Amino acid sequence: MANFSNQMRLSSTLLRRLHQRVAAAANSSSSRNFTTTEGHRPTIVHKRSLDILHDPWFNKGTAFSFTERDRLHIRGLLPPNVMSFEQQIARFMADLKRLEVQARDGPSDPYVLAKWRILNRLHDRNETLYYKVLMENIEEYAPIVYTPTVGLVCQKYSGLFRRPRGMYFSAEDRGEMMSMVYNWPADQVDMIVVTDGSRILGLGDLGVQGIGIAIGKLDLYVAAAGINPQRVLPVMIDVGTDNENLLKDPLYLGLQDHRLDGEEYIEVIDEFMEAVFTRWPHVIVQFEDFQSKWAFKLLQRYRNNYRMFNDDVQGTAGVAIAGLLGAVRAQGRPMIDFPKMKIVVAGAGSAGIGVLNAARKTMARMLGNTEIAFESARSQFWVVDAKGLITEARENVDPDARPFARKIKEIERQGLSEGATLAEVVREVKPDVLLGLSACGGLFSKEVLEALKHSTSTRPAIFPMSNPTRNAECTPEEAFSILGENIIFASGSPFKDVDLGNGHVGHCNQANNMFLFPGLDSKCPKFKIASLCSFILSLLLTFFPPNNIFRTCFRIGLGTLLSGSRIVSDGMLQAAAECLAAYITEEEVLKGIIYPSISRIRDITKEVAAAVVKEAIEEDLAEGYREMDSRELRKLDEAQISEFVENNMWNPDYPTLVYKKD
Ligand SMILES: NC(=O)c1ccc[n+]([C@@H]2O[C@H](COP(=O)([O-])OP(=O)(O)OC[C@H]3O[C@@H](n4cnc5c(N)ncnc54)[C@H](O)[C@@H]3O)[C@@H](O)[C@H]2O)c1
Ligand SMILES: O=C(O)C[C@H](O)C(=O)O
Ligand SMILES: [Mg+2]
Repeated sequence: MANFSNQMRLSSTLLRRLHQRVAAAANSSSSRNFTTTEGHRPTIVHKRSLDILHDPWFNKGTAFSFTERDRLHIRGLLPPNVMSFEQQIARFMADLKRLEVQARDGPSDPYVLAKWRILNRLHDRNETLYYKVLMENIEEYAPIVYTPTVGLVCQKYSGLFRRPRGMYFSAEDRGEMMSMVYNWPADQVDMIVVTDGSRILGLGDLGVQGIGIAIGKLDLYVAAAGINPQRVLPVMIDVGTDNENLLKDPLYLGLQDHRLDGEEYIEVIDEFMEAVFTRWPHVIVQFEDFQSKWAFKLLQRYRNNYRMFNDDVQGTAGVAIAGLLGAVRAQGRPMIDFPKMKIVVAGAGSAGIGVLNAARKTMARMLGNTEIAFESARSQFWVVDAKGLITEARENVDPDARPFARKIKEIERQGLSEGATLAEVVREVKPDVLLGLSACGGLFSKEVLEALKHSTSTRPAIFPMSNPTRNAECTPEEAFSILGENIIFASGSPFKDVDLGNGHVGHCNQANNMFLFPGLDSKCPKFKIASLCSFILSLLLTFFPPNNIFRTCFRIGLGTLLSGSRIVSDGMLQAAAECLAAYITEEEVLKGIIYPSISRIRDITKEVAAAVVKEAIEEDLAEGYREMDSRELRKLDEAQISEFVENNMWNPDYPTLVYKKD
């Protein structure tokens, strides 16, 4: 049955292609007088792969046919939909016109997109200069190459696409991936960010256009964690799209079929994983923006066999917990009060459930890590999704959300019922924290924020974590104006601090997994990220304030990579924590600053990575990295380790080039 539907799907694609070819042939016949002989004579080229795509004389971009793609070793280096010349021109013109239209619509959109285009052109021309610019202006340009602008870029990617970046594996490449993966020109890849485009930020299914998010995340790996840009690979797995607009758009660059599902879908992802780990056995694969339905399943499927993690489930959880602990501290309460926090979460998708699970575990550990503690921690959460408050009375409750469904008796006592609205829940529960991962812009309405005024907390925390900006559950202006200055505010996308008009400033923290994911890469095949997160938290809670936990998570990856440690040991984590213990001051926390600024990212990374390498050597875990084998590593003193780390963090400097014949 699967094969049959597969054949049907393939044949519909083939038919479409055939139509395109017939149309193209018809077009060319009108100009036959000019092209007959020239059109059939092949042009001999002496290059293949990216060289051909980067050569303006020979490049045809998305118009390379499949046979040519195979012949020239560029299969997988372009989006899968073969475009005709006419379609290419139409796509280019539509993009040009769209820019003009936007310029009339208002100043903000064309401004950020224009900045993105300029940066992107630099990225294509000169990577060294690009990363130098990005790193030196990280606060200004992270919001352009990453959230929120990257969302807009993904939405408009078919128009913005110029020079290909990364690899595309499509449903039509089944059976070919193992060989296609060798079309990538780099022999070494340390980090892959892969998406299937099914839930890009809060923007839904953007199909093949989701490649933009993988590119943006890897830009941060390079800029923040010093990963070599020649060793990163953004990947898009195109299994179709369920976005009706894209399915109808003649200029869409991806497969115009509905998404594969079930076994067929898993087979494609399995084949991809096998292919990349065969070519690059030490690579780390970050899953990004997969719809919740698959995010959890794939995580379970691969986490014990491959070096992989899911950023939206695991990275987000770590970042949120760090922020929540910061909020406890900012309320002037002892850390041990965290398990007493009443937390309302709006959104029960991959991100919301990831946060809930991690927060519950953290509370349980603080309460003694017993089953009773785990059970009692459950009652600190109220989860509201698109259908309202989730209770045990709900039919077909999502299995991942089930542990957080409120017991009917409990909620009746609280004057609530199944499906109660967010405003009702906030009004009755009077939570300490209101956290949004709903992708529903404006969800924290005036009514909801008014209800939060009755919070039993002296300083309620509001975390509208959905991205991009327009999906934020509320703006800082709305929160500070309704609730006053005595709140903690942390959003997923960046907002400017708010002038409160009384000489005070309402601080806007950015609670985004960008602070965590570069640190989660590890060289250990059996390494489990979720347990790492909970472990870090439980370990550090005992010794250090929450902001240091947050910083620790962020910087462990580079040290792990450079030590070549097969595991991330407790000692390595503790070493990182000790190194970080001196950051964010009490004074800052009391001002409502619970996440650090990203401007000093690289300096902090250097120090912590050195501490992690040192600990790995002491524990005899370090197997070395590149030419520095374990024996050599062991000979290094502290200063030499710091130097080793510094020397191995990629820096945007021009090397001297010399020519040598092959
Ligand atoms: N800040 C970060 O670091 C970070 C990390 C990951 C995800 N996110 C953001 O979180 C959002 C959700 O991501 P996801 O993967 O969980 O998405 P998802 O689509 O899997 O889940 C969305 C959830 O929100 C619920 N929802 C929808 N409308 C609602 C409403 N009106 N009231 C209450 N709940 C509602 C849905 O029922 C669902 O449970 C996205 O905007 C994403 O960008 C942010
Ligand atoms: O990409 C981001 O900005 C954070 C997160 O991964 C998301 O999906 O929203
Ligand atoms: Mg994401």
